[in-house]
Formats: sequence, C-alpha cells, structure tokens
Amino acid sequence: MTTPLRVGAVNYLNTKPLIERLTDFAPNIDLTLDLPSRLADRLAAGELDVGLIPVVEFFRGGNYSFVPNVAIGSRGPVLSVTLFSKVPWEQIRSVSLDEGSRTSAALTRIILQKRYGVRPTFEQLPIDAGADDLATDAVLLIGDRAMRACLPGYRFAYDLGEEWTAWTGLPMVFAVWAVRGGVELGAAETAFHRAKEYGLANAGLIAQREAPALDLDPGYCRRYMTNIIRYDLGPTELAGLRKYRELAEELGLVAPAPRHPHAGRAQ
Ligand SMILES: C=C(O[C@@H]1C=C(C(=O)O)C=C[C@H]1O)C(=O)O
Repeated sequence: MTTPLRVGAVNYLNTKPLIERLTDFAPNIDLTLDLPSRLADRLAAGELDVGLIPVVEFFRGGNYSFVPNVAIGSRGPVLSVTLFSKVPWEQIRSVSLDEGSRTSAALTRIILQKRYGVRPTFEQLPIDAGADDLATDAVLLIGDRAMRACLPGYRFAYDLGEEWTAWTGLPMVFAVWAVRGGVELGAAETAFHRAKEYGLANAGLIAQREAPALDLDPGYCRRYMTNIIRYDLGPTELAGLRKYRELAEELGLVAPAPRHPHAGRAQ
C-alpha cells in the first residue's frame, strides 16, 4: 500500500487544467480544494504535503521545493486579478484585500509603494463579503469572483498582471505546486505533469463543463485558460519570480533569502 499524498489545490477555473484527472494519474493522491491563502496555511501547518500555494508563501515557507515547470501565471493581462478603484493609483489611501489572496495582496502593496509612491491602509475582505459598497478607495479581487465582478461604483479596474508586465517587462507568477520539506513525491511527480498536459489539451471541454456554474461564457473561459493563463515555469517566468521576490524583500513582505557568502545574488 502506498502512503497517501495529501495535495491541496485552488478551487478556481484557472486551476482546473492542472488537476484534471490528477488522481487517476496518481491514485495515492488525496486531493482537497480550498482558497490559496488557506492552502498556504495548511501546508505550513503540515496538514498538506503539496499545495498550489501563492508564491509569496512559497518564499515565506523556507524549506519548500516546487514541482518544476508548472505554475499559474500570466504575461500581461490576467483577467482574474483586479484592483477596482474609485480613484487613480496615486490617490489610493485605503484598500480592501481579497481574503483568498496572498501573492496579489503583496503585489498590490508592491505596485502602490514602489511604482506609485503611496502607502495606503489595508484591510481584509472576507471571502463571502460583497465588494460593491465598501468604504475603502479600492478593492482587490482574485480568481473566479474577479472574473465575474463588474463593480460599476469603481471608476477604475486595474489588471495587476497587465500592470506588472508593463512595469517590469516580465511575466507574473501567482502560484506554484509547493512541496513541503521532507516529502518524497516519487511517482506522483510525473502525475502533476501528465495532468497539466491532459488538462491543457482538454481546456475546451473543461470550459464547457465549468462555465455554467460560474455563470460565464464558455468561449471566454476557454480563451482564459488557453491564451491568458500561463501554466509553464520557464526561464522568463523564473526571472519574473525573482523580480517579485526582490521587491517583496525590499518591502519586508518576505524575509531575505539566505545567501552563500561567496556566491553572487541569484539573478
Ligand atoms: C491568477 C490567479 O492566481 C491566483 C492568485 C493567488 C494570490 O493572489 O495569492 C494565488 C493563487 C492563484 O490561483 C487567480 O486566481 O486569479
């Protein structure tokens, strides 16, 4: 009997291609779905062995590794990470942050402070709370609810993937399959790659199946998964990841990476 591998994935449309038939490819995987922020907390608490967690939490984790070449990212607009704002960037003084997010919550702080020179106050927006009528100047939404949100009371709808790439020229990586230190993936590692390949080859079918429950157009869901979200973690995505880490470190959002005394900065 193989020991079960406790795997947690995000319950958003963008994740479906990564988990399609995952448990068929590795029957020892025990898969649960949750918010990205909660997956990160559960992985840190040792309740999961592998989690599709926000990259900022990957950096905070210390002893994690990741499944190579799999990610949730974008290059340019991402369509599902939006800062709705009543005022332009420079005038934002208060922000509500989606409870499900950690990467984009930190990204919001980074862009506000490093790109626009402002340091607003932040509060958390509970996952079930409506966002139409908040007292804060801006509200960050991610995932499926960001894709559906219209929020006519907010003058601006800033796409943070688009902002990031326009600013840095690099892709943005939001989440990776993080593996807790000491966990051996064994044959399951192949399953993560097979599931991704299978899921991406069947993005049209996934879109058709998932769209009604999301109350979204199937063609829109298909193009989101096929043309907008980037599931690879290649050299340019890794460069984007390093840039994000560097900025997050500068703001004290993650602890500085331990560096070999004689080695140059990994770049
Ligand atoms: C692009 C997205 O990436 C998500 C954003 C995350 C975050 O902000 O912490 C975490 C996981 C990703 O699934 C999205 O879901 O909209």
